[in-house]
Amino acid sequence: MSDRGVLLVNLGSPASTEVADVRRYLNQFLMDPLVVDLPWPLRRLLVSMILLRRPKASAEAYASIWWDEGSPLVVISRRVQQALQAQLDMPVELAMRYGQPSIEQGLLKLAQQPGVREVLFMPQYPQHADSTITTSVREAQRVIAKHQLPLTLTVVPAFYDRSDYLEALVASAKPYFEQPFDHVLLSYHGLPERHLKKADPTGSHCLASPDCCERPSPAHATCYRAQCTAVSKQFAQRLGLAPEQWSQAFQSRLGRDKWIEPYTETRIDELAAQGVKRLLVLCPAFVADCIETLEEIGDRAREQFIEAGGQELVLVPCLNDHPQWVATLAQWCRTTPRAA
Ligand SMILES: C=CC1=C(C)c2cc3[nH]c(cc4nc(cc5[nH]c(cc1n2)c(C)c5CCC(=O)O)C(CCC(=O)O)=C4C)c(C)c3C=C
Ligand SMILES: [Fe+2]
Ligand SMILES: [Fe+2]
Repeated sequence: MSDRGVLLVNLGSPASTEVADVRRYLNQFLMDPLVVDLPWPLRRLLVSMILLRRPKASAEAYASIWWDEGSPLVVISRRVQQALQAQLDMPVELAMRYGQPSIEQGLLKLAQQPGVREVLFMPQYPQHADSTITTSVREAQRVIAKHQLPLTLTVVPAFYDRSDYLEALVASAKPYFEQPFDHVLLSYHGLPERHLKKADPTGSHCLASPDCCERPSPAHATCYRAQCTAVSKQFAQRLGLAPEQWSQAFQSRLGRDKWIEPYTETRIDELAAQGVKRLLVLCPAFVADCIETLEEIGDRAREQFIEAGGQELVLVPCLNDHPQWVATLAQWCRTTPRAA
C-alpha cells in the first residue's frame, strides 16, 4: 500500500436549488479574491449587487437541470471518484472548492487514513486559471497549515496538452460525430481579460496582439486562452476536421467587464446566419456536465440557435465517467511523481 491518497477537486454547486442555498454558494464563490479580483470593499459591493437578483435566476436554472441524486456536477464527480477507487489501491476522496464536500473535509478524511502522508491533488480543469486551479491549491495549503496536517501536496497541473487526456476527449465525443453535422463549436467557460493579463508571467504577451495565442511564448504555461486554443486544435486535428468545420468561443460571461472573445452567444447567431443547420457543441473547459453545459448550452443556446434559423444543436457530453477518462485518471494516480 502506498502512502499516497488522492483528492479529486472540482468547482462545486449549491447544496440545493433553494434560493437561500444558491445565494450562500454564490457568495462564497464570488467573494473569492481569485474569482472577483477586486479589493475587498469593492468586491463586497459588487457581489452584494449581484446577489440581489442572480440567486433567484440561478436557482431556477439549477432547478431545470437538477437530478434526483443532486447537482449533476457533484453526482458525476462522485461517480468518477467511486470508479477510480475501484481501480486503485489508495484512498480517493472528492472535494469541491465551494460548497460541499469541501477541500477541508476531503483533506481531513485523507489525513485520518492509516499511512497516508502525501496527497495527489487533482483539480479537474484541463486549462489553467487562477480562478479555478490556483484558488483550489491555496485553499488546500490553508487547510493543511490550519490543522497542521502531516501531508505533502503533489498537484496535477492543467492537463490540456497531455495526449491521454486528448485521446479520452476524442473517444468520448466520437459517437456524436457519426451523424452528419455542419459545424462544431468548442465553447469554453469565459474569463475576464484582466485575469488573463494578470496570469502572464512575461507581463507583455497576453492580449498584446490578436494572434498572441498562436505565437509560442512562456506565457502560455499559464494562459487559459492559449491552452483552450491548443485543445481545440488538437481535437480538430485528431478528428480530421477542416478549419472551416469548427470554431472556438467563450461562454458564461458575468458582469460588464470585457471577457475573452468571441462570445458563444454571438457565435451562435453568426453560425445560424451563415446557414449552419446542425451544430455540435462541445464544452472542453469542463470534465463533468454542469449548469454551464446542460442549461446554458443544452437549453438556452439551443433555443437561441433555433430561433436564429438553425435546426438542431447537439450538446456533446463532457468526459464525465467515460471508462477511458477514468482509466487515464487512474494511471495518473499511479504514475505522477511525488513533488520534491
Ligand atoms: C467572475 C466570475 C466567474 C469566473 C472568473 C469563473 C471562472 C470559471 N468557472 C469555471 C467553471 C465553472 N463555473 C461554474 C459556474 C459559475 N461560474 C460563475 C462565475 C465565474 N466563473 C458563476 C456565477 C457560476 C454559477 C452559476 C451561475 O449562477 O451562472 C460551474 C458550474 C457549477 C455547477 O454547479 O454546475 C463550473 C464547472 C471555470 C473552468 C472558470 C475559469 C476558466
Ligand atoms: Fe464559472
Ligand atoms: Fe495568448
